[in-house]
Amino acid sequence: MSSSPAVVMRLLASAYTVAGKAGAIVRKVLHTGELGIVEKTGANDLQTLADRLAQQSICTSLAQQFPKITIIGEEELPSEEISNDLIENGHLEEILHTTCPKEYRELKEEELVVWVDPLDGTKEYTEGSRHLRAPSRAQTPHKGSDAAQPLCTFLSLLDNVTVLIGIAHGGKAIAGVINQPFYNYQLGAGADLGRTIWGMSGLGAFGFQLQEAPGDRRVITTTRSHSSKVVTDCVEAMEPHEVIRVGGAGNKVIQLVEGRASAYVFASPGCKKWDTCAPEAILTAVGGKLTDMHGNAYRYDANVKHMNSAGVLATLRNHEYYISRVPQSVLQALKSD
Ligand SMILES: Nc1ncnc2c1ncn2[C@@H]1O[C@H](COP(=O)(O)O)[C@@H](O)[C@H]1OP(=O)(O)O
Ligand SMILES: [Mg+2]
Ligand SMILES: [Mg+2]
Ligand SMILES: [Mg+2]
Repeated sequence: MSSSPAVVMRLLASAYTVAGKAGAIVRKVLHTGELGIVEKTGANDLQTLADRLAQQSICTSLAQQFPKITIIGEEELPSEEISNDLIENGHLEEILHTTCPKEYRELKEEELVVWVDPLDGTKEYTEGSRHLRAPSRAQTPHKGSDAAQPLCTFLSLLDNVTVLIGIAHGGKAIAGVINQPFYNYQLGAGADLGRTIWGMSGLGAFGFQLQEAPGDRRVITTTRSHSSKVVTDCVEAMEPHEVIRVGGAGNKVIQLVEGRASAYVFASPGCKKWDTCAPEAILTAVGGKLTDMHGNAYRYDANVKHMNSAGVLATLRNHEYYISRVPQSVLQALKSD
């Protein structure tokens, strides 16, 4: 019996291609050099032209094809006609032809909630771009500690950037797409940049090589630009062998599934549902877990509070160990919803 693909598979197949288009927009804005940076709540909460254009591209493209889904994007933007060249109508055939897990086959468009982070790691995007554009860094060193650092340090900041499209049903993150626009930046000028990772609960995750971090070492990945005493105290309480400080929620979950970190620990409010929906879907599709610092799951219904107030703890394995190490002071500071 042949039947048309399930709605959620059509949505995921489109989200894959739409995320790729958004990644191309993120690269293009960087190359034009005019980032149009706006401070939202402060210097560590920025919005750029790339955030704005990528969100318009993603939300309008998906809404045209799936008019009944609820789409929630990070950026507050005026609703206006957008240029046709931002619209993406394509989809990945491979996803369309993948058999949908039985429990999701009958889902209706109006039951699905899509969480969109058009550019995750905006702070790192702006810093990476600033240093890329600085003329002849070698001859005219910047003031402060930047001067001593090689250019690759700043290029690697761009690798923290991702585009996140998460699909939720019944409050759960069931599928997601992560595009990493500057993946392969090490290959230099002319390289084909970017990759797209996708996953679905019951199917697995694709577009990368799943690897476990070494079992005998605790490598903690945490924030680079939104730290605080509570954040660092909590990391220290895990007795890590190594701490990695990088930007982006999507980027840190990629580190978990590629075996470069054993736990993502962020004992702070600051991450929102659009930061965690797609990463959580991909992580859980390969057997991992993402919770607040108490070990409670977040919900992704259309009407939930956006802020992940009780922090983020994500692992591929041994979640209980990390939960058991969270200090009482952190649990008191970050109450579950
Ligand atoms: N205090 C904060 N204010 C604004 N955004 C935050 C804050 N903390 C975390 N985020 C969002 O969560 C992501 C992961 O946090 P971090 O990079 O600090 O580990 C950030 O890139 C940012 O997403 P975005 O760049 O999409 O605004
Ligand atoms: Mg932001
Ligand atoms: Mg984000
Ligand atoms: Mg963002």
